[in-house]
Amino acid sequence: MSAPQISLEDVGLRHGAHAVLRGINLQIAAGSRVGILGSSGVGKSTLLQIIAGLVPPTSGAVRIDGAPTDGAVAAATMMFQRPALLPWASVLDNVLLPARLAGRVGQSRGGARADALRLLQEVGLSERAEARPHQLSGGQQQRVALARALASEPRILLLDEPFSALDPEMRGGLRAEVGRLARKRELTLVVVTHDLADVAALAERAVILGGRPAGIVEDFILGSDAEAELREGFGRLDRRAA
Ligand SMILES: Nc1ncnc2c1ncn2[C@@H]1O[C@H](COP(=O)(O)OP(=O)(O)OP(=O)(O)O)[C@@H](O)[C@H]1O
Repeated sequence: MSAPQISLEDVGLRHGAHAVLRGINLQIAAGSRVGILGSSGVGKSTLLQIIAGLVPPTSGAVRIDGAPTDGAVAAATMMFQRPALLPWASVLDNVLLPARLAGRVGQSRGGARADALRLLQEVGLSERAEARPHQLSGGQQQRVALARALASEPRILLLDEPFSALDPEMRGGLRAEVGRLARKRELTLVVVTHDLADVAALAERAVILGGRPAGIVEDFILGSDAEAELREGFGRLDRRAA
């Protein structure tokens, strides 16, 4: 097997006296898709932020492509529950934001603009390029956030409850879209969620966090009936705890 793209070795995290995570060993191969599950407050978002390089662990090591992380991981981008779009900027300018921050948008905006329009087309919003975010539905706003996330050309897409603010219909549509675009680009995908259907649709491997401080209590490959396998995984935990 090739070296993992994301590697956490004996990672722990404390907030003062509060130990949140302990002994996390997690290896994720390039192009694979992992769902991270666990009860509320167990430390799922914290783990994702550690992978993104946004929160340094208090112990252990995090490596991306074999190199220790030092600040935000350039190869990774994150999508959150809320799209966090700039309200005064058009949809197109929101998607252009990563290029602008990277200094890739010149006076003409030519190449970056064409790329951003192509991304909007991919998420089905090319006709809304000049709209402001408040003129779009919640699902459409998340599609803009997805296009913006992809605009930075990440190799790793980190999703933190990206669909939980959406109604069930939009949720299903956006979930399918994220899966399609991630597979097309062969992105490594790590999704933190409460929803087993998110993991079943997007991931091929499930990691469940549990305990206080939390560690990995289940880590398994999903088969053809992923939702049932996930329920079984939680059932094993409940039986162990009883
Ligand atoms: N900046 C912080 N300072 C102190 N404690 C924090 C901080 N951030 C998170 N925590 C604590 O760390 C623990 C894990 O939080 P985290 O948000 O990672 O959990 P989670 O599993 O993602 O929860 P949820 O599913 O409810 O979003 C919680 O007990 C939380 O209160």
